This record gives sequence, C-alpha cells and structure tokens, in this order.
Amino acid sequence: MLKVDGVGKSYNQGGLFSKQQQQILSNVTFECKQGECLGIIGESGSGKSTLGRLILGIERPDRGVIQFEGRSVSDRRVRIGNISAVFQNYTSSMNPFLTVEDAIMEPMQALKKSEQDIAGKVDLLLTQVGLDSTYRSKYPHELSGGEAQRVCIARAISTAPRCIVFDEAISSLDVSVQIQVLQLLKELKDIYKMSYVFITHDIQAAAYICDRVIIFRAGQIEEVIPTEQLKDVQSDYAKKLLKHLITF
Ligand SMILES: Nc1ncnc2c1ncn2[C@@H]1O[C@H](COP(=O)(O)OP(=O)(O)OP(=O)(O)O)[C@@H](O)[C@H]1O
Repeated sequence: MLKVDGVGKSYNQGGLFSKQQQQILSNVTFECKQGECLGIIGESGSGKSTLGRLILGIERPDRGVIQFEGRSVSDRRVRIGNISAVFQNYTSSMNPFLTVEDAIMEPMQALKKSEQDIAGKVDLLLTQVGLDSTYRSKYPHELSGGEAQRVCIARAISTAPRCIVFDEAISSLDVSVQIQVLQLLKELKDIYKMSYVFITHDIQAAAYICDRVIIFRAGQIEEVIPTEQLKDVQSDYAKKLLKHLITF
C-alpha cells in the first residue's frame, strides 16, 4: 500500500550559500502493508523524522519514490484524506485560536464534506478518542497533554485516512497516559483498518503496537524484523540499540 523505494535525501549544511551537503537518508526501501503497524526505531539524528516528512509529502526526496497505492505522494491529491499525521508536540500541532471542534472539522472541510456531515461527526470522533462533547468549545490551552493529543488523534482520523504517520506521538505524555493512548490507537486501527507508520525511540511502545519494526541506522535500514522476533535481531548494531533503548 505505502511503498518507499530507493529514497535518498540530503540537506545543505552550513547555511544558505554553502554547497556542502549532508546525506540524511540513503537508499531507503520498504513497504507498509494495509492494516499493518510498521515501527521505525533508531537513534536520535538517524533520519526518522525526515523519512516521516517525506512520506507526508511535506518535503520531497532527492532520489527514489514514495507511492501510496501506486501513485506518488508528491501529488497532494494522493495524500489528502488518505495519509495523516500525529506529531510529538501536540501543543504546537494545534492552532491556539481554534476550538477543539474547529480543529477536528478543518481536515474534513478541506475535503469539502457537507457542513451537516461534519458537524454530526465531531461528537462521534470525540467519543472514539475518549472525550465528550463538552470539549467541543475548549481551546488548546484548556486541555491537558493527554487530552490535546487525543484531539490531534481525532483530527487525524476525521477523514478516515488509510495511513497515519505517528512521529514520537506519545513521547511527551506521562507513562500512564501513554498506555491509554496506545490502547486507543490499537482500537482505532481495528475500527478504521488503517496502516500506521510508528516512529519512536520507545521500544516498549513499538513492541506493544507494531507488527514489524525497522531498525534505522544513520539514514539506512539496518534490519527489518517482525515484532515477536525483536529479541532475535541479527546485527550487532540492532542488538546494542535495543539493549540501550530498553529501560527496565
Ligand atoms: N530541514 C533540515 N535542514 C538541515 N538539516 C536537517 C533538516 N532536518 C533535519 N536535519 C538533520 O538531519 C538529521 C536527521 O534528523 P531527523 O530529525 O530526521 O532525525 P531523527 O532520527 O528523527 O532524530 P530524533 O529522534 O532526535 O527526532 C539531523 O542531523 C538533523 O540535524
């Protein structure tokens, strides 16, 4: 369904007029199947978020292609309504001037759904993420971190996308809230039959929610492994990384 094929990306290093390039991603190839949760685990700076931005079409790869159901995600019409995102920083992901209701309605309005359909769906989406209709009129500063992230999730699922990219989406939450949100994401995946690309440092969260995990190293895929075999990773790097990331 989502195919990343031979993707490379570099950035200019050392300012606007510098010609020095830093290679961030090299020849990244993988597929995320329909209904699959694919984890991407790697050290800080290994290029995970860059890959997430390329999948979301926020930036374009220098080399290779990213396709959703056979069509390049560089075409906005392919992405819109099909691929959405939930980021780590829920407070800056939310427009401080929009109420919860407006924030949830915005992606549906972009798809030109009827006002009646949209208004009726807000309560359902709030219920699905464990909030009630009293939240409709609240502003982001009136929400706890867990509530704000639930609103971001409601917004992300509002168009019933086929795929969601989560970039460290639970990392800023308290541990007890993280567990609740992970449970919620699992339930929603089953309801909507979505695929998830789950970018994280958190091996325990990945083990809980992912079907397969990609171990990422310096912008390249080191190993891809089904979650139930995570303890049997082959490469020395993956063994060391997992040991380092397991905190208990
Ligand atoms: N827009 C940009 N311009 C220049 N360099 C960038 C840009 N975005 C990212 N980088 C560099 O690319 C590298 C990879 O960053 P990226 O955020 O993708 O890594 P990451 O694995 O997500 O890290 P973390 O886990 O800390 O979020 C870093 O060295 C970063 O400084």
